[in-house]
Amino acid sequence: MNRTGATRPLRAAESQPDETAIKPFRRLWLALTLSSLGHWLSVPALIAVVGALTRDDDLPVQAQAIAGVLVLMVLPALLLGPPAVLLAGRLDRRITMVAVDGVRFALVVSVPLVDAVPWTLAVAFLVAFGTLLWFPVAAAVLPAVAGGEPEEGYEEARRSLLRGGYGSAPVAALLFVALALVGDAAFGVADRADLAVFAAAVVFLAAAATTFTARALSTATAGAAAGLGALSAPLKLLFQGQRRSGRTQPDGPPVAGAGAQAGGAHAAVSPASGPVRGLVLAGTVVALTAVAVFAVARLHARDLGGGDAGYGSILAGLTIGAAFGLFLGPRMLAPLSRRRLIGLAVIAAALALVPVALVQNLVVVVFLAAFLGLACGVAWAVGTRSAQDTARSFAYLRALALVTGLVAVAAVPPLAGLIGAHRLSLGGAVYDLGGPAAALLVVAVLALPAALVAFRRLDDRRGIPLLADVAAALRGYAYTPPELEESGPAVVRDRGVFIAFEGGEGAGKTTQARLAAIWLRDHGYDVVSTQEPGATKIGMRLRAMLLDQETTGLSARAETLLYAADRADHVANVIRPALERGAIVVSDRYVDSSLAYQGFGREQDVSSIARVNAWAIGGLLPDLTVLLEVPPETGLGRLASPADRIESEPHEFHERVREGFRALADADPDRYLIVDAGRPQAEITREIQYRIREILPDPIPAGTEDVTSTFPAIKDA
Ligand SMILES: Nc1ncnc2c1ncn2[C@@H]1O[C@H](COP(=O)(O)OP(=O)(O)O)[C@@H](O)[C@H]1O
Ligand SMILES: Cc1cn([C@H]2C[C@H](O)[C@@H](COP(=O)(O)OP(=O)(O)O)O2)c(=O)[nH]c1=O
Repeated sequence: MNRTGATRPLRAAESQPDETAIKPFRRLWLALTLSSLGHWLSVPALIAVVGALTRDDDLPVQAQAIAGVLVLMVLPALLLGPPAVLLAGRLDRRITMVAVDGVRFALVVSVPLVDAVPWTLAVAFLVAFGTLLWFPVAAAVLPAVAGGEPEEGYEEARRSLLRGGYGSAPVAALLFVALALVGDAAFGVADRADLAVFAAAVVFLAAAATTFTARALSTATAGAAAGLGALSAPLKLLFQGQRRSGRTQPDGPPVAGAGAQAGGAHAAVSPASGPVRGLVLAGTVVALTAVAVFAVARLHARDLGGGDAGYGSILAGLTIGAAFGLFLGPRMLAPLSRRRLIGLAVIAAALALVPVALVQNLVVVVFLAAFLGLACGVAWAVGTRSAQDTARSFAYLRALALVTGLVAVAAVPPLAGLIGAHRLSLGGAVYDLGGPAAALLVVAVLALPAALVAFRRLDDRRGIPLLADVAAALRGYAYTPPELEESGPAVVRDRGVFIAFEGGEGAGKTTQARLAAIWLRDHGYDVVSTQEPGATKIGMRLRAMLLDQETTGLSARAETLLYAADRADHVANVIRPALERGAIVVSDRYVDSSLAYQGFGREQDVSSIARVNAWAIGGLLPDLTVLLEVPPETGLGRLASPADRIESEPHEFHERVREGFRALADADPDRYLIVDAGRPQAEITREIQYRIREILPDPIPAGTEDVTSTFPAIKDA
């Protein structure tokens, strides 16, 4: 099939990473991951230190000390982003990285030696400021070590760095638990976090050693004399997640102790429209609930009879849950409206606060914290993606989360101290409500209404019952209310048969559709071979617009409607007339392509796309859809011609498309033939012919044939 837009270099040339660039990148990755691990380990370690130092004080004093550490660790990211970028731009990059981690090693080691609250607070601030310096430097080095242009290789490298940076948070929490248990068992130093503090220091030292021995990081940057220009663009990429296509890729967790840029608050989210306000509220709920638990975890764990290990376990639950949520969110309940999913997730997070506060069993609380983290992760991952639909950037959401996080760390522990412990007697039984638990309940009381309002504002399926919608999504398809199922004129079909070929790029659709058409013609059938997009005159113009690499900034909805317009024209002028005269129509792609690409691929609400298309095609569905299944890398590897606009999408896009096709076929097995298209062509052809035979009419005009013919009758869709 001819393709449009041919000015891009071949994909093969692009995806081959520069061999020499890989090693420095690994070094950078390792150094950043270690450095972040040090940061994330310092958080509970320093909190445990001030906790131990204030052990004999009243709850309010303890709470204030803990709040102090947390505030000082968030503050740099909020206030000092731009100066840090400036400063980092003036220094030699490798030396900066080595120095930052070397100094942090010395600072952290000094904490147990000095053993005083004010010094611990100062170290907390300086450790966080170090992280703030590290990130812009890493961002500046990245283009050189990731092999050049901000294309796919660069993008992958950037995400890999982010994964290392944030992924080390749960690892740090687990390490903290292990060290607390060892400290407790081996040295009887329960409640003295010295071991964790020294471990954090050692990790910083290891990070410094890693960058020190990586000379390539210096040489790699020597040429990047464009200075701040070169420094701030990747910075934006790292922290605002801007992608060259204009659609953004959020990866970061909501509370970026490390370096989210408050300067990003200029972004284009104007909280004017309902859905945007819903998104903003959802972001606030995520930050508020997760950070509240984070902030009172140590005090709460102690109320529940746990020491530092218990504290670390709550943090581990929360961060591991969040990591899963961030990963699973975009894949979760694919047929469900994304906005409904965000709303449900924030409601779940707000509700989860109540048992986290009330249940008096540490193990259960750890699991509840994990659930809360999961809900927050899902809401964040899906929410930041959908911010791309309603706004150009989600940097606003990040800045908002950071500010909310700061308010939460500053307010929730002191609130716990203020309320204090209470003994409630409930009809004979007594219940001890600790200060931290009560503070979490207050947060729940604030968060729950906010979450409900967020759900209402975000809901793009009003009037469609939530339970039915979720139940259908759990079973893998999008719920369509009965009254919407048939849109447009009733299917008028005389005797024709309609067969569609679907699948990802290079699956062999064109090849197999052509072979099937030849085979059918050989057997005397009137066959119309056609394809989407671009089977009609108008369709060809739409195809050019849709596939041309020059087409940039086309919104996902406009793209959906253009494909649907092409399809409406295709049905009206080609498919329906052919079927009415009794022909067999073989189409290379049809409506499932839009559900898979524009729905699953672009992560839009699949049921809305189904509705638009149901109207466009007047309910005309194929009698048989042959789904050619092949991993994206195999299919894309088969293509020789230059990539078009859709083929150039990243690997995950094509993976989602594949999963989407699969879900559609699984939901209606009678109408699909799923073929493993990785096999030799002839084998596939035979399998398809075998299945097509089952739905063929007799080639001799009906009426001259006995009604008891062994050929099955044609079914209406
Ligand atoms: N089963 C197969 N095994 C290996 N290569 C195949 C197979 N089927 C098709 N091809 C080759 O893969 C390339 C893409 O096939 P094509 O039918 O155009 O895929 P699609 O229309 O799905 O993009 C062509 O060069 C074709 O010859
Ligand atoms: C029909 C259809 C195609 N597409 C995309 C998939 C393909 O990348 C492109 C069609 O290009 P085409 O050259 O026909 O690709 P193939 O040979 O793989 O069929 O348009 C959609 O995204 N949505 C749709 O509804």
